Amino acid sequence: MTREPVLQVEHLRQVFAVGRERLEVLRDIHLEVAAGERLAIIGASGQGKSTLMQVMGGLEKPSAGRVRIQGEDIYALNERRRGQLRNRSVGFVYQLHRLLPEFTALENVLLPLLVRRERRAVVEPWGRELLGRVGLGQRLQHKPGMLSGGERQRVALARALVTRPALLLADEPTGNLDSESAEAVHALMLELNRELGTALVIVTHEPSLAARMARVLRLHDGALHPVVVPADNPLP
Ligand SMILES: Nc1ncnc2c1ncn2[C@@H]1O[C@H](COP(=O)(O)OP(=O)(O)OP(=O)(O)O)[C@@H](O)[C@H]1O
Repeated sequence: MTREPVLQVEHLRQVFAVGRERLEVLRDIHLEVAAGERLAIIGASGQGKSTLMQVMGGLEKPSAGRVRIQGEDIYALNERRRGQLRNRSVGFVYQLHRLLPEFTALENVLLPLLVRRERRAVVEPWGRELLGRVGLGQRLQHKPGMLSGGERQRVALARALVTRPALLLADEPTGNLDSESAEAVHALMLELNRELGTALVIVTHEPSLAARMARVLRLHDGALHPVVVPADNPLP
């Protein structure tokens, strides 16, 4: 039996109008990500990696083309239904963490479940466990303003994974972390990929992370190109 792809992108284009100029950032993107797959997207600064992630995550409507998540054409849905689908199926780690400043680390992590009216007493142990697994078991009651940048990023990862999503989209999730914290975050993403079958799509400049993904694509000139990574010689 073939499993349905978790993510399908067809003929995707994104054009920005800036003054009188038109900037075609994504020209013709095709991509299919199988359930449980691990994919890295690399590419030079300004090539459109973040733009692609936003469009694939349902956060920014493309100029043309289609994005399906678990078979659903997400931009054919109204905003409310698209939000529900995102909550159910997608975890998103942004370059900036976007935590809510008035809530504690634990509350930030639990929010995606609390907005679906799951009971706090039921979901709290899983939130605590995830924070423990990113090394923040002693920071549960800290608000974002009391955490370091790297700690905030780890809270954001725990929040993205708390719903056990079918798909995790992570845009440079360990860009600001020291190598030890980055390693903890990479390990957690890979563990949940194995344990829960969460498909990973990760934008990264870190060769060590890209090398641990099953497939690597380079975004260049508005299209995705396969990169062959020799097993004994990780990316430059
Ligand atoms: N809303 C927007 N309006 C106009 N131009 C935009 C907009 N968003 C992004 N761009 C432009 O699109 C291009 C791609 O931006 P994007 O942030 O997707 O690149 P990136 O590959 O993620 O870069 P980096 O690795 O530096 O984060 C950039 O040249 C950027 O200036």
